[in-house]
Amino acid sequence: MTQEKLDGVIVATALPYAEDGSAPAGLRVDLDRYAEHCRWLIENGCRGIGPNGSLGEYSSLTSEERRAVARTAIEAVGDDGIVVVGVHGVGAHQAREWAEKAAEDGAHGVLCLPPTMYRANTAEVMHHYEQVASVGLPVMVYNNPIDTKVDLLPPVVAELARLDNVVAVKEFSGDVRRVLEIRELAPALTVVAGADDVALEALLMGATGWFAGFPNVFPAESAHLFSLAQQGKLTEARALYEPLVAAFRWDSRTEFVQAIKRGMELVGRFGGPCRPPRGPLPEDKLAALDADLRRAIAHLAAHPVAA
Ligand SMILES: N[C@@H](CC=O)C(=O)O
Repeated sequence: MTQEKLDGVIVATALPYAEDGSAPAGLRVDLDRYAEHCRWLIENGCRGIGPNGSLGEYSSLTSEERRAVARTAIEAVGDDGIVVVGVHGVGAHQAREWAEKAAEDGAHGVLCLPPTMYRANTAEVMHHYEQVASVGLPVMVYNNPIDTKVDLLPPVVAELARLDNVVAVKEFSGDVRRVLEIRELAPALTVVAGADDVALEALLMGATGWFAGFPNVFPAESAHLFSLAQQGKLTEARALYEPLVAAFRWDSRTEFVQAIKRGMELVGRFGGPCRPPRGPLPEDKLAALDADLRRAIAHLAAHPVAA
């Protein structure tokens, strides 16, 4: 397979469930609906699909379910885009095994968090990524200090970039000054905006990808925003982006999975419930979320992007 660049709009996909008493927590992963969602995202201008991220509730899945989700995305996308599979694991051994499965299944790349259970030091982080990169697929490092407690600062990212097969970083710290710093320290690395609420800022500072949650809700608009930013059309990009940011901020909050599924429902897609430990949002949170989502939806209805 030709090696594809891990850039453009890549959607950290949400996962649909169907009620099923025999499945864990009474919720069966609905692979047919998931395949349809992956295809809809690609048809609406997104370049790639990211199954088994935290938005995809990978930690609530059985191993069989997790592999089936990755395979479903790969099959659904076919030759029309790229699939970057989440291979997060508590340790290097698990992450490497998931990367091996992703390679067997035909993924274009893998997204990998540092060790997830404790504050690993730099040598341990290096070992973790050496193991994953040794599988041979292009690796996107995932800096998500909110989820992992390990903050991969730009000098560490640059050190990781020296490993064979480490080609990109999804930067989710929210500190956009890092985009330029990483580009300075590791010019060959693809920097990807990892959080929706600083996506435009990161793209303007040289990120060439956007890999996050809200493109599940607004794929065509996200693809259009990405294109405006890449063309340097700042006035148009800001006019599209700024009214969406209040909604986009939910992507960086604890309730991001419920928030994005709710957004999908408000635009007429299926969102549905989450597997435990995530439960329904309390009423006050839901009301605040709905207000932000409805403002974003109204803005886009008043300013539709060309198909
Ligand atoms: N943190 C999420 C994506 C958010 O933007 C994930 O990794 O799935």
